[in-house]
Amino acid sequence: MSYSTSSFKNPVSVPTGTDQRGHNHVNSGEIHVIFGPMFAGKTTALLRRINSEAKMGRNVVMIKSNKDTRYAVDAVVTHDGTKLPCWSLPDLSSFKQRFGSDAYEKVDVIGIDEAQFFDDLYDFCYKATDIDGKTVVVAGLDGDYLRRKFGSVLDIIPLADTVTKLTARCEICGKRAIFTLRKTEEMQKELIGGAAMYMPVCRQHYVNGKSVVESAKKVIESHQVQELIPEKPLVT
Ligand SMILES: Nc1ncnc2c1ncn2[C@@H]1O[C@H](COP(=O)(O)OP(=O)(O)O)[C@@H](O)[C@H]1O
Ligand SMILES: Cc1cn([C@H]2C[C@H](O)[C@@H](COP(=O)(O)O)O2)c(=O)[nH]c1=O
Repeated sequence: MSYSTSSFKNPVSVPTGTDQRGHNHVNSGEIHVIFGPMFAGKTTALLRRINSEAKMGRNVVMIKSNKDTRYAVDAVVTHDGTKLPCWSLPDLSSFKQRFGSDAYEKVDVIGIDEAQFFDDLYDFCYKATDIDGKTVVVAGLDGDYLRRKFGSVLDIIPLADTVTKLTARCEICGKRAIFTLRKTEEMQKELIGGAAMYMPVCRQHYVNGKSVVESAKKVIESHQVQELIPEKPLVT
């Protein structure tokens, strides 16, 4: 779903050359990356940017990963309920075809939320900007709950015009939060959830919080082992 506030036409539609990969390209677009932990206001910043672009008369469209349907299937929604209609997709490469070539031509600004879930983020961003002249605003997690790189969000930094790392408030002490702590025991990288599963924390409480979670796990594991050991030896 795209929404537009005017019939503004994209001024960047005249091919101006061929790049090193042999693609024809138009005047270059822009990439703006917003990342940080959960609850930092990434989606809020993305929606604000897309709304202001729309108010300036540019054709905008929003995309999010179809892995995350916590608040809505066809809308990007912030943790405090602000929303905007979007395309919910499994990957970015299918966007042009689903949206339609004519509609794609007319779009000026593409917003992408939950970017960590798109494996084809780099290729999409590079083509949309260098070749098609779009402005792409990307919001996503830079790191997972283990503070490891999440998806391709960090890979597009060399392509970006601007990069903004947002911070949240540590849920334990109220200081600046730069990490996301998982409160549950699941270990897989991708685990959709909100405040019941995750909390934003500062460095100190990430380290402490992790050790609390780890000790709790050890206690649980030792209970499970003891349950497997019979109280009295079996007499044969
Ligand atoms: N621990 C929390 N639990 C639920 N909501 C929170 C929490 N911390 C902040 N928020 C709310 O979430 C808003 C940010 O939401 P959002 O833009 O969706 O963040 P992000 O996309 O970075 O996860 C904040 O302005 C605040 O109102
Ligand atoms: C840290 C972490 C998060 N996720 C998931 C949890 C949420 O569904 C999204 C992040 O949403 P937000 O808009 O940034 O609040 O990502 C995950 O799958 N794995 C993780 O390690």
